[in-house]
Amino acid sequence: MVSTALERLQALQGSLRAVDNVAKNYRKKFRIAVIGSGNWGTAVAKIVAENAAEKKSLFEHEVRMWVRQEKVGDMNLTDIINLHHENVRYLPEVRLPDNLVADPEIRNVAEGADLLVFNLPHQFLGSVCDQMKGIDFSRSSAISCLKGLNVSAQGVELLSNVVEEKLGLHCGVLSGANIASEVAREKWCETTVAYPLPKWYKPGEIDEDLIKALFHRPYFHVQVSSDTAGVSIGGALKNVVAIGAGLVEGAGWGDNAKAAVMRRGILEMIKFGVTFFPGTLPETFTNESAGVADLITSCAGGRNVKVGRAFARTGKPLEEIEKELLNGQSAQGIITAREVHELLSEKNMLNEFPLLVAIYEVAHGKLHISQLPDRIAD
Ligand SMILES: NC(=O)C1=CN([C@@H]2O[C@H](COP(=O)(O)OP(=O)(O)OC[C@H]3O[C@@H](n4cnc5c(N)ncnc54)[C@H](O)[C@@H]3O)[C@@H](O)[C@H]2O)C=CC1
Ligand SMILES: O=C(CO)COP(=O)(O)O
Repeated sequence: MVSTALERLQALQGSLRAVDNVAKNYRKKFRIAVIGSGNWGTAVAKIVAENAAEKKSLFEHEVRMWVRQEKVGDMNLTDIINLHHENVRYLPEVRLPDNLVADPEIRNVAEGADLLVFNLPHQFLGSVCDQMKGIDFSRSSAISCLKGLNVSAQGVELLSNVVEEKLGLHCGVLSGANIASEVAREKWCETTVAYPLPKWYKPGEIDEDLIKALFHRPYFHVQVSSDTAGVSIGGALKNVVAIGAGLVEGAGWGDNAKAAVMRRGILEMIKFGVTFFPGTLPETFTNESAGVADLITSCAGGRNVKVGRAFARTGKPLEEIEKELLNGQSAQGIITAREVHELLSEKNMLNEFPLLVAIYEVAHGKLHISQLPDRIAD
């Protein structure tokens, strides 16, 4: 028992030293803002607020979270969060830290923030950024926790680039095998962060160590990667593959079939990365939480797999299933599957990504599930 207590004390001293060492280098205490408060948005807000409260030399105590206002019964969601420290709408039964403050005014949250954590369903990113236009972010940074891509007639772009282009806000990414309900209940997992330094960086500004200090918790272990594109694409495309895993499961096929979809899925995710974002590292998909680990957990217990499964059983449109099953949450693979299909069709590359294309076609009633194995055969 004595040695256990001693070990704990040494571990605590070690972690305090680590925080102090990091703190010496920074020009100020950084103010953190969270943009988004859904299932994952609130879980990540909890993490950063816990670290802000503990690492007093690095961060301002209060963390403000932008909440898109809505009524729950006759109360504002923001009032419920601030009074009861619980997001009853999107993350029920999880106690949030007292220093996390919900605010319905996005400009109030963003103005003066040194680091903005973006976390909302990706289809809303553009309009949410537009609400922050004109704010001076020239010395601020951001991390995008979104899983998706921005696809247009011009091609495909990372969501972190959307933030940079729309707001002039330097943006890294966080993604991993992180089902929000587990993370919020402090069940251990890993995640991957990529934060390349901005052009205007000089010592004292936010760097990788500071980003790690903000997100790392005893139950949420952060690994740092240099591969922003690989980390982003892993998160976006695993949502589509998870719908595919749900389709074969819902069709009554077994775990072997699901594993086959996942194997083909990871190969197409890598190919998509190196094709559309030259410089993407294939090993990101195999070595990092943001790759194969995220695919595994998502295909086991995520929202996208549920939607795919329900489609195979009922044949209802995906958006209808999403509404019925997810209580206002989003299965991002539905939109990403459509966007990726449009992109590949535009580029005349449908034959090069047979699994991603087959998932889209099955989920839209254009291909029977029984044809999927032949479509994706090597
Ligand atoms: N939930 C999870 O387990 C995980 C989710 N992610 C990713 O994190 C991102 C955010 O997901 P969640 O926080 O789970 O969101 P969610 O799926 O819970 O969506 C609900 C949120 O969307 C907001 N919303 C609804 N309509 C909107 C509109 N018109 N404009 C702006 N916001 C609107 C709601 O206010 C609410 O905050 C997604 O890209 C998701 O793929 C990543 C890891 C885990
Ligand atoms: O990204 C996730 C886990 O890492 C959550 O996946 P779903 O959106 O499918 O629930």
